[in-house]
Amino acid sequence: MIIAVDGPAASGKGTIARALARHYGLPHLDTGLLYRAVAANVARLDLDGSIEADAIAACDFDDALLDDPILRSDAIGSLASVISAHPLVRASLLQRQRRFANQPGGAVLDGRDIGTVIAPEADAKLFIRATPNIRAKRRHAELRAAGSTISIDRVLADIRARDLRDSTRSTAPLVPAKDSALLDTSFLSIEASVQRAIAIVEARREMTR
Ligand SMILES: Nc1ncnc2c1ncn2[C@@H]1O[C@H](COP(=O)(O)OP(=O)(O)O)[C@@H](O)[C@H]1O
Ligand SMILES: Nc1ccn([C@@H]2O[C@H](COP(=O)(O)OP(=O)(O)O)[C@@H](O)[C@H]2O)c(=O)n1
Repeated sequence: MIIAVDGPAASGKGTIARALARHYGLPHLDTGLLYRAVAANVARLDLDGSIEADAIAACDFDDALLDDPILRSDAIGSLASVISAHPLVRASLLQRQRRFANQPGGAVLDGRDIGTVIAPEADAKLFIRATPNIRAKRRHAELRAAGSTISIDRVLADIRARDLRDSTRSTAPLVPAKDSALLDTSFLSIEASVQRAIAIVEARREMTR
């Protein structure tokens, strides 16, 4: 079974995707980390992420980079949104994600274009939402816990800029797949949102039985 989980920054898609993977015993891929790794490489090599050729030159990275806490920073998240708008950057990461999705037994992937581009054939597609203010509060708490001194206003501004860039780019924009189920986690606890997500997947499985 392939489960696609998409949504904007700090909507809770990673939390839900990891819980679904545990529940169904499936491997999980956080595809945002791939774009964050390219962004971290752009920063390390002192390249300009807004130039496609520069971003392409940063697409080869060692897998060990995926575990580096630097990837979680707000600055790298914003730069990831810039480099991910380049079609050639997306193309260079495409096969790796498709292979992961199509492994025997299935997988759970979360990102922006899983249900639309990476795995349009997914058995269940969820699009996770929450208001920008609530997402900013969650991300701010997460960044502060990791030692950052960033203000909540800055986090909110970055989230809004990222939402706009991610949803208006021409290649693989952040839009719900037509056959996705929308799940708004704004006023749900983590536990409640995971239960809803499992119920959505079960309903989809029932439909195809
Ligand atoms: N329903 C929820 N209620 C409260 N906090 C949540 C909820 N879902 C996720 N979080 C917290 O919000 C932060 C961002 O969640 P995450 O799943 O990483 O979002 P995303 O993958 O969409 O960026 C994390 O610290 C997570 O624990
Ligand atoms: N499948 C994906 C995943 C991430 N991305 C980009 O990478 C950036 C960082 O993604 P992420 O999922 O790690 O970010 P958060 O939602 O966790 O904040 C996003 O803002 C997108 O621009 C993408 O374009 N496609």
